[in-house]
Amino acid sequence: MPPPAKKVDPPHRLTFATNSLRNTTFSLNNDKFYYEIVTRFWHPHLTKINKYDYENRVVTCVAEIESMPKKEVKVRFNKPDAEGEWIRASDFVKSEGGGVGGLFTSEDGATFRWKTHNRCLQLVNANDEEKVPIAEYHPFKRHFLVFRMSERAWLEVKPEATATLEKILESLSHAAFSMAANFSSVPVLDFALADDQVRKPEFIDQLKHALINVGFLYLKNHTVPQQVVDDLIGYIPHLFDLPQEAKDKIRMANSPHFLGYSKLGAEFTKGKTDYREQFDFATPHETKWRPGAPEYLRLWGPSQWPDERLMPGFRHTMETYLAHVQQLGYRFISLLAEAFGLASDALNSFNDADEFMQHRGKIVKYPANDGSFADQGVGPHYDAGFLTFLLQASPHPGLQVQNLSGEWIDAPPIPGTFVVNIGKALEFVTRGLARATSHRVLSPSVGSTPRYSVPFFQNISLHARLADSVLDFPINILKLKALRGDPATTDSVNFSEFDREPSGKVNLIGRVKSHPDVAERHYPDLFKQYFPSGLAKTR
Ligand SMILES: O=C(O)CCC(=O)C(=O)O
Ligand SMILES: [Fe+2]
Repeated sequence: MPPPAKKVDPPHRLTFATNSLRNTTFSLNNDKFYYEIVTRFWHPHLTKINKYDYENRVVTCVAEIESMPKKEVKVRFNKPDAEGEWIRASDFVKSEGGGVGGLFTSEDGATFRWKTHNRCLQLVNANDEEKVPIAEYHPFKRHFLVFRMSERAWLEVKPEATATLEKILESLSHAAFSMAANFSSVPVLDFALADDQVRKPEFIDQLKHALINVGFLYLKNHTVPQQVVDDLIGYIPHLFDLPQEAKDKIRMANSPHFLGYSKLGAEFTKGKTDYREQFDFATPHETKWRPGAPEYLRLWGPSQWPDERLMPGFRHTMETYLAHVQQLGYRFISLLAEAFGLASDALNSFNDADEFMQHRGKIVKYPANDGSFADQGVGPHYDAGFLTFLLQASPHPGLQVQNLSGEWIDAPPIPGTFVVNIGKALEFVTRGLARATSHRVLSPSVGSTPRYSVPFFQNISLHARLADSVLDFPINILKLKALRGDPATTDSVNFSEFDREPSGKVNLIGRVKSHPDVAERHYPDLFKQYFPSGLAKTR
């Protein structure tokens, strides 16, 4: 008779009571032990891992993480009878270059590595060539495109690894935060949850993550009727197929408001030509500028529309679309304030009354790369305003966003959604809590049909001086930013003047840089300042 098979103990499954690794509890071995990871609000920079031993009725703080603003994160492991030495977290979990995870060594000298696997984190013995995981962390799940979104986070630990559980927990909290912050895809948020009193907190929680760690999100089930979107999409190819003469009649160079038609190659990002053709329109507005008033008030004014006889119904369709997205934008801003722990109207002070506001929407065509030019549809940049609601109006990929370690992540079109991203003005007033994320568009590949998109830029008052605003964020929100860390430096266009100039001036400078032909005609002084050698030098 063969000997009975050796019984293998099943792994321990630790289910987290909340989905945040900073404040959660979980039990091990049928509640004989349970662990608590906790950051008290009166000690916001200190996270403790406590172990509760029910049988012996003792609580021990087994490990601590200290993350002070602008200082290196430190950790220490305590013995039941003595506190440990503080060491740098980077000496405990050694990073292996840009990626997520890292290496750490247990008490008995074995080295372990955290690695990502299908959006989970797996812990493997660094010497194990087979890479069999001895622990696995499943974060709070957001199922792509599936209505039912959430499940609790859990950690599975093989019995042989429980001896080193405390180090696993401590290293996991680093690896999990780098994974959360260093996104590898853009989250999809369901706007229907925001109207569901029971599930609204779930939406707010997802929004908080997206705003702080990613700066980009997809919004599905939003409030802009699909018919309004489809009507607009139907017009787009015809708009670009208008006779060149009809397009030139409404060219942007006619408009001190930077509204109208820009031919292929008329726009620049960081001095390089963007290979796109576009029409800038905006919500209705009569310019408030009068001689003697600040020049930046001229930035807003009426749109130039194509001849109604050539595009019957187009103006009405576009204006209806813009009005709907504007409404969505205002609603979104109040949810965003809530996600940051502020009153829902806390950001309204950046807007003037409706008649003094204008938001811009443009219709863009990215022709296929014919092999003769660089593939810069639009170069790496940040948007200047508060929020952008981007409609990807054809099924082409090409939009990419840059994550914390500088990698470019694809944000392909998802039907029925807007891509929402944060502009530099919102980043500034939230003191960097909301991330403005650098993004770009690659031209469609050789032989492809053109890509179309419609970005809507939600503005704030031209007069707003962002440096003067003081928003009082709760400490737990500020802490999330400290945990995220700072993004890698990028070569994207920045809007650094928000620290001294009114928002209108900052925007005007941005427009002058990207549309020098308009600037030369309508803003000669600024043109001279930013293009001292004239237009030829920009090409
Ligand atoms: O066309 C797109 O998908 C993005 C355009 C964009 O980022 C912009 O114009 O600011
Ligand atoms: Fe953009």
